[in-house]
Amino acid sequence: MQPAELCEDPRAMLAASAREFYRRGWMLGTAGNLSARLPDDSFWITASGRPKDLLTETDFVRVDDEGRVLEAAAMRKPSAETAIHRVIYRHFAEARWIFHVHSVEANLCGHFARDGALRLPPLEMLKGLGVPDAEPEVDLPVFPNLVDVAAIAVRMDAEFARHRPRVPGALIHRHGLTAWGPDAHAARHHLELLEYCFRYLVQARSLALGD
Ligand SMILES: CSCCC(=O)C(=O)COP(=O)(O)O
Ligand SMILES: [Zn+2]
Repeated sequence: MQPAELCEDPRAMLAASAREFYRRGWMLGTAGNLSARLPDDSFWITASGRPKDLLTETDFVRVDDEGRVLEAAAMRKPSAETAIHRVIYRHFAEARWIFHVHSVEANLCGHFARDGALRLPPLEMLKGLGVPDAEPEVDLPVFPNLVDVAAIAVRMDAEFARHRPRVPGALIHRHGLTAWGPDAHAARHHLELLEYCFRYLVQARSLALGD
């Protein structure tokens, strides 16, 4: 990946990120979507239904903060989950890059959630998510996977207005993780750290450990 600050047009970096996440098994079968916000609050987002290991410049659509298409190659539509990216950008000024992926572990961990929250394991790795506590008690918000994506976005909007999550991520049950950050590297780190927590939780459960 090239340094984010050298990257005024984020599409090459988004495509490289998608290839990496595809290789890691997190974007199989066209799953997932990635976006990056520009200074005018418009954002480039992956076009809907494209294979994430093969993205080219024409596989991105630029939309404004209301989701209206500003630039798109012929036949390309913005991700079906653009409304979720809009909610995140609206609530978190520091969010400039958003990565949404579908891993097996994320989908298993949704089953461990209680009352719309997944308790993260109290690991040193949480420092990378901005949690310096010695004995962290941190919850990741978990949302139901509704057929109507706009309805998921409405739930996220209400929850983020009620309570700001301590970590830059959210899980949709039986669907996947979305993580964000101020640049591509930070968003990737946040995604990796949360996926690490998911792997840890799945393995801890299979070993019948406490957390
Ligand atoms: C096979 S993935 C189903 C849709 C989805 O959850 C996703 O992340 C990809 O949707 P998009 O419209 O962004 O391609
Ligand atoms: Zn998805």
